[in-house]
Amino acid sequence: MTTTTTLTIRRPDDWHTHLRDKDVLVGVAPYTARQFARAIVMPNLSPPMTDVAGVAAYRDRILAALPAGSDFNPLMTLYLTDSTDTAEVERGFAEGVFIAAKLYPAHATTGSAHGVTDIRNIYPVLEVMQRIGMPLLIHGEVTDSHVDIFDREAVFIDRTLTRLVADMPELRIVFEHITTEEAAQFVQGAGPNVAATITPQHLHINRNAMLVGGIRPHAFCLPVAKREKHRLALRKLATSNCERVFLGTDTAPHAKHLKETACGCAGIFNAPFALESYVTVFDEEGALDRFEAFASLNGPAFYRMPVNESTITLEKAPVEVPEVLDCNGTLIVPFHAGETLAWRLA
Ligand SMILES: NC(=O)N[C@@H](CC(=O)O)C(=O)O
Ligand SMILES: [Zn+2]
Ligand SMILES: [Zn+2]
Repeated sequence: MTTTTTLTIRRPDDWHTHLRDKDVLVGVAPYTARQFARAIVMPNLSPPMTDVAGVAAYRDRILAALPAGSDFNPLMTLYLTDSTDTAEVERGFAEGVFIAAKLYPAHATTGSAHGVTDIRNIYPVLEVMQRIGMPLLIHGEVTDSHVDIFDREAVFIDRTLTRLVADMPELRIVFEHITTEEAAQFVQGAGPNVAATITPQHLHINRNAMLVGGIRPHAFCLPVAKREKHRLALRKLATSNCERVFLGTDTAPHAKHLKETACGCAGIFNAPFALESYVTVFDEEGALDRFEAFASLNGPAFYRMPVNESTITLEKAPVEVPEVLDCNGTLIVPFHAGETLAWRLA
């Protein structure tokens, strides 16, 4: 008789998700809702979600896009710009419409054209957020054209983040989708108000995945995957039991034809097999006992929310990832396309 290795944990949440809008939203939201109880939904739509009414209406569109009977809870965020109004931030947070605000340095990534041009422009907003305990979520890369794209996260730590944390020690910050050893060290050494999310792709791939044997647009996301030593540092941090580090997939769907082109979009669609992908890493690292904290406990603790009561079970059995998925009419290539993962959602 053979026995299957299984892992039962509290139902996880995804603390960094792009659900998009309209037809694509209907195509991709069920993948996230199938795996996660809640997700922090990013506001980088076109146009971006910059006010209370817009965010509330977007939340309704997400709920309408879910399969019948789904109890998935989208946690909404506000997109910060140079002209964000402090009163709007305070009102939306007090009303529970959004639970965090997102800082995109202008032109750092997909959908960031309306982002912040200089962090000092939003210091009044950040002071309000610090006072009311509202988390600031950061895409942490500088956009200076003189800085090499592989250094943009590390330079952001030196030029912006270190100063911000010193200026606003009580501000609750999530350093999103970290990709470097420098970021891992920064988070590990930070106080209780600084947390980080880590994506599955940055635990699985280094920059060779993008460039060896031909250019591979489906391995391209921002911040871009770095060299191997950074991937190893992230795997160490994710499995280290640091309670300020948690799951955030950064699932970022783009149509296949918009990635397979001369100027392809940044973003990896990892929602369909996200838990399978993460748990494989924890298994490889001999850290299955630490997976529940990363996936289901640390995020709620940082966001000051209850943990989920229900559970999910993962089992060590192969699952094949399709080459492409038809997401309500849009073809999208998932992370791990064509591979067989060693774990599946039971
Ligand atoms: N991660 C990405 O490469 N892309 C994200 C934006 C982001 O999270 O930076 C997207 O919205 O497509
Ligand atoms: Zn980002
Ligand atoms: Zn993102």
